[in-house]
Amino acid sequence: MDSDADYEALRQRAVQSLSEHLEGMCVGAVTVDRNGRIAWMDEKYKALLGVAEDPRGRPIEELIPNSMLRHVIETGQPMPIDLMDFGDRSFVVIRLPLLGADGSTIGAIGYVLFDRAEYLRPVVSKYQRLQEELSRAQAELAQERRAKYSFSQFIGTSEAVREIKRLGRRAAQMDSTVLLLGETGTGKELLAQAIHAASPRASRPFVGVNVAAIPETLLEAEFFGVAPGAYTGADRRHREGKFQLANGGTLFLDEIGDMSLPLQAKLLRVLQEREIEPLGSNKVMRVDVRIIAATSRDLHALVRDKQFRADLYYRLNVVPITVPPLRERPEDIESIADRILEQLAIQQGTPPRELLESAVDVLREYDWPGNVRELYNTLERVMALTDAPILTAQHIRGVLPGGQGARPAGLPLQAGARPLSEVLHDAERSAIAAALEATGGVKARAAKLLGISRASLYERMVSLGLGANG
Ligand SMILES: Nc1ncnc2c1ncn2[C@@H]1O[C@H](COP(=O)(O)OP(=O)(O)OP(=O)(O)O)[C@@H](O)[C@H]1O
Repeated sequence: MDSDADYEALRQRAVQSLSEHLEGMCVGAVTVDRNGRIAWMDEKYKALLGVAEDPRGRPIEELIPNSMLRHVIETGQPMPIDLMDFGDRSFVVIRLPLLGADGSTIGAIGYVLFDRAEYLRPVVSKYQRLQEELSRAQAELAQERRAKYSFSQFIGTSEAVREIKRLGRRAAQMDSTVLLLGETGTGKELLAQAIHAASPRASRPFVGVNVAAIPETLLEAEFFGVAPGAYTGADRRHREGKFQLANGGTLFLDEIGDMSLPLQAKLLRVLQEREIEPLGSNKVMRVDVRIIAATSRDLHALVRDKQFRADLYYRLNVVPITVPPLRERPEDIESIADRILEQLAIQQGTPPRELLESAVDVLREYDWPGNVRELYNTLERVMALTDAPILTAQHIRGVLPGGQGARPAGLPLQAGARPLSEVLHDAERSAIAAALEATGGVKARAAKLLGISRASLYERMVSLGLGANG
C-alpha cells in the first residue's frame, strides 16, 4: 500500500463492499433515477412488496406510496433513518442520494433495514424509559418548588398576626404584587409561601431568590438566565433564570432593598413588559409570574436617599403587608415556641419538651433581634445542652446573649468556664449585631466594617440566627 492508486482502489472496494453489506443486511433495496422512476429493485424487496413483474421505469410511488426517495432527490439530503408505513406495517428505512461524477444528484437509493418496527423496540423503549425518568425528575422538581407552608403554619394569636393572615389570604386571591416588610426572621418567606399556596397558582412553582445572598455580578444571570454560548469560557450551556423557573407561578424576591440600581432598572422593565431577555440572547421571552418582594430595610427611606427607584417602589408596593417584630407581640411567643419545640422533637426523635411558665417569661422579656429564627436557634441550643424534659428560666437564660452564665443542668463545668465554641459563637454574634446596628441594618456597609464580603456576612448571620434564609 504505497501509492495513491492503491488507496483509491481500496476506497472503491470499501464503497462497493459497504453497499454489498447493506444489501445483505437489509430486507430490501431499491434505486430510482433523478425522475423518481425505479431503476432497480432487489428480489427481497419485490418479495416483500409482492411485486411479480419487472418494476423498472415505474414511478416509485406506484409501488411504495409513502416513499420519500423523490424528496431525497429534490433536496440532495440523505435520510439516515426513518420509519415508513406500508399498509399496516412499518419499515425501518435508510435513504441516500446518488451523486454523479460532477456531484449532482442523479437518483437515490433506499434500503429497508427491518420490515418490522418491533426490531427498534429496544431502542425505543430505552428512549421511552429515559423520557419517563426525565418527566419524573421534572415532576419531583416541580413538587420541590411548590410552597411548603400554608397560613395554618404561621403561628400567632396576636391581633397583628390575625390581620397579617387576613391581608395575606386576600392578596392570595388577587394576582397583584405583594410587598412584605419586616425585620429579619419575622416570617416573611413563610408568609410568601402561604400566599402562593392559597392562590390559584398553587400547583405551579414557588421560586425564591435572595438578592443579598448572591454576588452582584451573578444576579442578572440568576434572574434572567443565560443563552447557550453567551460566555466564551467553560460555561456555554443554556441556563434558566429564576423568572423562567417560576413561570406560571410565584417569584419571591427576598431582600429586594439590597438590589443595585442598574438591576432595579432591569427588574422594573420586566415588571412593566412581562418579558425577559436571557443574558447573551437577543430574543425576548414572555413570562407570567406573580411577584412577592420582601425586605427588612426601610424602603421608603431608601427611595428618599435615591438608593431605590421610586417607580420600582410604587410598582412593588401594590399590596404592602408589614410583619411586626416578635418583641412587639410577646403574646405570640409561647405558641410559636411550643410549635418549634414540637418540630425539634420530631426532627430529633425525642419526646417534646415543655416550657415552665417562668421560662416563657424569660422568652417574653428578651428583645429577639433575630425574631422567630433566633427563637428557633435558641431553643435548638437549649435542647442540645440539656436532656431535661421541662425547660426552666435558667435553661433559657443560659443560652441567651448576656445571660447570667447559668449552666443548663447536666453540664459539669467550672464556674465561669464555657465551651470555646459557645464563647466564639457569642463573640461573633455580638460583633455582627453591633456592625448591623452601627449601619442601621445596611448589610453591605456592615460587611465592610467587619472586613468580610456581603455574601459571607449573610452566611454567618444565617448560621448565628441573625440573618435570612434560616
Ligand atoms: N409566625 C410564625 N410561625 C411559625 N414559624 C415562624 C413564624 N414566623 C417565622 N417562622 C419561622 O422562622 C424562620 C424564619 O422565617 P422566614 O425565613 O420566613 O423569615 P424572613 O422574615 O423571611 O427572614 P429574612 O428577612 O431574614 O429573610 C423560619 O423557620 C420560619 O418558618
